[in-house]
Amino acid sequence: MKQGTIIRIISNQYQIYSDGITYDAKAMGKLRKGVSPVVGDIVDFEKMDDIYGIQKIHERKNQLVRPLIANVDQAIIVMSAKDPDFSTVLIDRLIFLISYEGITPVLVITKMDMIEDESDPVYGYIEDYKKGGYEVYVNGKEFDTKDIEAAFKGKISVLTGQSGAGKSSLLNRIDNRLEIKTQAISKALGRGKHTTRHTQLFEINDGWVADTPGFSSLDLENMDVHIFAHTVPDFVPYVGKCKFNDCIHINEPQCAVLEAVEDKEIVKYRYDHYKEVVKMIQNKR
Ligand SMILES: Nc1nc2c(ncn2[C@@H]2O[C@H](COP(=O)(O)OP(=O)(O)OP(=O)(O)O)[C@@H](O)[C@H]2O)c(=O)[nH]1
Ligand SMILES: [Zn+2]
Repeated sequence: MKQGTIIRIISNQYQIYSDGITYDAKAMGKLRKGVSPVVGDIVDFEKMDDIYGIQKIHERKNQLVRPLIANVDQAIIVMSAKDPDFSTVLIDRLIFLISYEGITPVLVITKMDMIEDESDPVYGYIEDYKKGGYEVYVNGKEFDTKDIEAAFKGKISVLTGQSGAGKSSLLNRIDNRLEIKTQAISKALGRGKHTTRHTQLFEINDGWVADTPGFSSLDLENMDVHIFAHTVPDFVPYVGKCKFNDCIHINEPQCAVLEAVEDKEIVKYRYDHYKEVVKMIQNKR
């Protein structure tokens, strides 16, 4: 029995990558009744008569619906320093969604070549995110991508970020063989909400990146407020320390998160972004 990762699905044919080789496989009948394999699944498979057969899907550590993909390690938030404008609101909303799904957010700030001097507020924001414990990379035209490439290694990544942020350009700067997927990346977000389309994984520095961007801040208000209150990365060091276990850090007494904001250990504007989303969730009910 071999073990591998599903990297592509074409109708009912699965492509599995295992130890440097790509195999074509089909799902065995006993699997189909239960869960269907999705891209990112780790599976056990073996040679049948004329094709390989998937015998077992390993337990998923997470699963996204759009794009349909499992076991995502990190979501790379691509944000331009300029054009479209840098937005901490958008970054934070994406961080909230990504962390809620059990995925690690990573920041790449693009178009840094368009920033004229060190006094630009973008630099201050970058420092805030680094201080919050996030992995942050800066990039731009003619910039080296070595550090970002290293971040892909051994992981399954999904890109996210608004239209025009530079997602396709970034991937092409890393590896211009990825050219094919730039179109896919652009079109995918524009597709209807209910269109199901299988995503594909492309190899990038011994890691995998999905050809379809994920996460839409429209999904924020469907979050469960209590899970949300416990998954914001900046709050994680404090959540166990609030007086109430189900504290959502809004106006509860002896809230460790509110105290950390007061003590400036958590940056105020980032806490405010959290509060706005809590309101959105509560207003929806
Ligand atoms: N100056 C500068 N321009 C960039 C950079 N990255 C991207 N651009 C430009 O920004 C525009 C949008 O870049 P794309 O890579 O298409 O952005 P995207 O995020 O893939 O956009 P969608 O496909 O709409 O989701 C293009 O005109 C790029 O040439 C950069 O680092 N520096
Ligand atoms: Zn609290």
